[in-house]
Amino acid sequence: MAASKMVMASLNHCRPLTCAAMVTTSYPTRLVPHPPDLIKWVRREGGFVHQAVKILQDGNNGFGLIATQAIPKGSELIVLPDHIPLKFGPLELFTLLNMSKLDMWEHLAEELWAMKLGVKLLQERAKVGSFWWPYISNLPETYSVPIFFPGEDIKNLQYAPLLHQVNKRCRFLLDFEQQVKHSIENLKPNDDPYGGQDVDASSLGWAMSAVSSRAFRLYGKKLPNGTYNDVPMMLPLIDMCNHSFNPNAQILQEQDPRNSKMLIKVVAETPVKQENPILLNYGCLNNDLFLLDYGFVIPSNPYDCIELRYDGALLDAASIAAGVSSPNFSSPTSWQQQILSQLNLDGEAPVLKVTLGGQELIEGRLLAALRVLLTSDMETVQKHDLDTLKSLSANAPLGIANEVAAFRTVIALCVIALGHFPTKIMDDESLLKQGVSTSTELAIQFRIQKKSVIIDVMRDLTKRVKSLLAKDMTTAQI
Ligand SMILES: C[S@@+](CC[C@H](N)C(=O)[O-])C[C@H]1O[C@@H](n2cnc3c(N)ncnc32)[C@H](O)[C@@H]1O
Repeated sequence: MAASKMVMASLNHCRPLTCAAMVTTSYPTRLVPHPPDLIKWVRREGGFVHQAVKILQDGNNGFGLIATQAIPKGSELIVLPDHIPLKFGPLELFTLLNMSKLDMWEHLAEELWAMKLGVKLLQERAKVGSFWWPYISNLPETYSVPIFFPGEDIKNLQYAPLLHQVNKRCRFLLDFEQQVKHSIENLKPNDDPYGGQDVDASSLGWAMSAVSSRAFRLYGKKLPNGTYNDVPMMLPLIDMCNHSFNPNAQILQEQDPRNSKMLIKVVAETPVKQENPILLNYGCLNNDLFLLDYGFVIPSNPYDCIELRYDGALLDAASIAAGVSSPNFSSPTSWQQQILSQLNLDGEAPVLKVTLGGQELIEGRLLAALRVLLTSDMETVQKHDLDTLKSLSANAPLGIANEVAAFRTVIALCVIALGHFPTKIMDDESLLKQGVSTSTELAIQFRIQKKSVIIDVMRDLTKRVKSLLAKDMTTAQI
């Protein structure tokens, strides 16, 4: 939203030695022009690939795996033995980075986990004769993730939470470049884990994006307590599968009876028709994560949502705009405040980020806060537990008037949120028709989807208000 006020960081201005800045077509070129045949390599290494599985271009989704003939449900499509996935073990980290010199390594935020495996990938990419070269050479040369967008297209996203994430990643990569450079500055050429190649924010960004868009988090080693740790790994060939929320394949892990190591399999979850792509579900993610990590946006994504900050003054303004008389979001009574603390919307370390849209429509914590703050009837509130107050399917637990006021407040919040976007969906659509670059198109598609989420929430709540009012009228007439 306040895009113009933010300082834009982008890796687009960096001229990497090892990576082009931004994808320009739907079919990103690979690291080398004619990479080795990945399917043959997997088979040579003891893996299995179903004879009807081939790598082909999959519409606008880049390359994908396609079934060249019908495959029955339950068939094994790919099996990878334990030595094929690219992963790191805890001890390897130390040697990978000369960690004592990289003080920020330990502090890498969870969402930047991809960089850890990315460092390993970059080192394997630089290593002459790497075991994984047949895989690495098949990786895309560029990624359409926003860290590589020109500054103008980062602004074109028009959505502050994503701008914040993009900035955070770009700043991290620029800092990390310095740290990595520092960690290798006094090494003898033979000890340089990057084979003497320049490592800069762009090549680190390439590696982070390769990992975030292709790695899977699977079971690693068995822990003494019998559970397994969760290890991100790159799965050659399996990572040629594109995404769908209605996948026809899934990944399974099994112990190899020959050596008790892990086998990773892709199995047909449904029958696969001839010429159909083999699709996995990357996760029930919102478009922020799809764009940040994978570089694409899903239209009408049922998991897409918008983030808002729980803010008493904003809620008062929304409530007044919705015609609710004297709301007291900025000055809750002490019993209301207690409930806000239980909802973690008040107190010492409140989590003020709340969401609209997605599976919940109104995040439960926000809905409960609205219901509770829009009533003065403490006794009725106390008759319900927190889960009921948070649930949209609970039938107006504090009465119809209260429910209508809560929904109208959210509708007004939506109007305010829509007003923060500098353009309307119609403007966006006509820009798309004019023909724009890949990054501009992605940014515009992203913001269209965010606005659509808001409009869908408003539509849904307006219907609910109408039906509540109709119910109220019927009750009054009886
Ligand atoms: C795990 S890789 C899949 C193989 C990839 N298409 C390739 O050419 O190497 C994930 C990438 O594929 C593309 N992709 C996968 N599913 C997609 C979808 N449903 N829509 C658009 N792009 C998709 C995105 O570029 C994503 O970052």
